[in-house]
Amino acid sequence: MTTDALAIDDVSHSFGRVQALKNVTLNVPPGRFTALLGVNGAGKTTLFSLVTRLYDNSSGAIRVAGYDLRRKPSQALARLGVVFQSRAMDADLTVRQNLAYHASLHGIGRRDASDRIAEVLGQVGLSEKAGDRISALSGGQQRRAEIARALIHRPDILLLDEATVGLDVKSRAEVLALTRRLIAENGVSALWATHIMDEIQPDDDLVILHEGQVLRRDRASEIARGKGLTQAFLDLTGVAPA
Ligand SMILES: Nc1ncnc2c1ncn2[C@@H]1O[C@H](COP(=O)(O)OP(=O)(O)OP(=O)(O)O)[C@@H](O)[C@H]1O
Repeated sequence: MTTDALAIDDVSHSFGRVQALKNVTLNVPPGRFTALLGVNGAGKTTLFSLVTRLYDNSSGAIRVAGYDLRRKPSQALARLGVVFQSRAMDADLTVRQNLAYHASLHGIGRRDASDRIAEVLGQVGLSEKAGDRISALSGGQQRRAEIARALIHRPDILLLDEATVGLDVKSRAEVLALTRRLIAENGVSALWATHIMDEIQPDDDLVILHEGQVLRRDRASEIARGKGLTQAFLDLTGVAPA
């Protein structure tokens, strides 16, 4: 049996009286693109905050590459690469400086770091931009630099929270294609949180999250069967998707 890149089992989370997540169970198999689809407020960011340990998960279990997040937090987090919704790089530093700083946070030594930086910049197509400040990059290039940052310690799984928000159509398509290519060529897995239906392909694994609950998880083509994804989403949630 293969170990899931990410396994979330019966996880709930409340902010005071607001229950943001209710008994959420989902998994991301190795080498798969799994889309987490939900409208604003569905609970996607809360789920990511639990998986990254920004919030403590007090109920259920979260395992990254088989490591329990509560019992083996450093091993679990070392298998995880995260692209946050908000920008996470220092705009005044160069791409290389940002990546070197992030590599040092992961305990990667200087010589290794320089090899890793070259490797991840090649993977995201930014080798030429290593010496440029983040502030001088386009929105799409900044996102690709953030993906490079998330890859520096060779994680098993990438979490991407609304990674295409604020990008133009062309850059959105590039970031999505890059993520799919990383899965195909590097064997990484991805959990791609989005509210945009167009970003999902029939062969993707799809989790529909609504008001803190998983309403369906299956191959996207199965969920869409006979009616299309938009109608399936509307039938499940009562809300028209983006
Ligand atoms: N820090 C917080 N304090 C109180 N309520 C919160 C907090 N963070 C999120 N919530 C509530 O939890 C629910 C889930 O929010 P969350 O941000 O996880 O959804 P989301 O799917 O990521 O939405 P978006 O796409 O808008 O980021 C919402 O009802 C939200 O108002």
